[in-house]
Amino acid sequence: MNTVIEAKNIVTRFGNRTIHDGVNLHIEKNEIYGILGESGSGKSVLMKEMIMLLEPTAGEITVLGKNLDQIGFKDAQALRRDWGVLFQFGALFSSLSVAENIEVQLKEYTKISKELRDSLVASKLKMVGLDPQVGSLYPSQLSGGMIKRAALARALAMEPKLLFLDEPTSGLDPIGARNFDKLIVDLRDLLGITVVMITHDLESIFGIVDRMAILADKKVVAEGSIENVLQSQHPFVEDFFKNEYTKERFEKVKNV
Ligand SMILES: Nc1ncnc2c1ncn2[C@@H]1O[C@H](COP(=O)(O)OP(=O)(O)OP(=O)(O)O)[C@@H](O)[C@H]1O
Repeated sequence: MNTVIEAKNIVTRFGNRTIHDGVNLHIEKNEIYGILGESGSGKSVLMKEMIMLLEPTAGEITVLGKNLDQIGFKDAQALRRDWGVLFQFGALFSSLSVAENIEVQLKEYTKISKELRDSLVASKLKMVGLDPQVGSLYPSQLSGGMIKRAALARALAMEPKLLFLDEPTSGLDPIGARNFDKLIVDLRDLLGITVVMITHDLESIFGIVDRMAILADKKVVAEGSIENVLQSQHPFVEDFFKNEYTKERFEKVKNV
């Protein structure tokens, strides 16, 4: 076992509202880890805490062996280069071409030549299944699926060890969503990265997620493989996995 992220007793408060009250989870190297929970359960806040965009009120998060609570400036900068993030809706810079979007971090963090940057951009585009010509287009000229892929190429620019995805398949048509799932698995296998993704997509959950955490009641109420999580009698698990649309699938997994 090789833990790459561990959250211990995370408490998050905004004013007098408590979002997390003792969240615990651990994420292993090379797995695709899902964060599930109903709207407002604090999935995005937790992910933002893992990437140092927010600080928990209490508790400890360790990422790649660094305790974020005690991390110094230099280590924090180094760690930021170790992860790529795909925000919901892609969040590309609209005034930059796709190639310029992918280059942003390369320019910020490295001194590599324009020539090498161009070849890195081309290889990232290829990696996510986009033609090289897409590099010269602007985000407004792309379809929803292409925006996700371009944003993924940007997240991969610094060759991260960790990839954070916030609802990667939302807004995609069913075929586009499954193709995107396949891409995530292929990249994980090819690059040996660990993927943390917030998702509501049952196909992704049953199809590509190795382990997951269910956030409810301000805590992780179930963690593990789909088989483990389905053992839980928590109302969220019951509603989410054992409703009329998912029951058949649930029964199949249960009977394996
Ligand atoms: N910076 C902030 N300041 C104050 N409240 C916040 C802040 N960020 C998030 N919240 C609140 O924390 C709660 C959890 O938000 P979060 O975005 O993590 O939910 P979520 O589980 O990701 O939901 P969804 O599935 O709808 O995206 C919400 O009630 C939100 O309003």
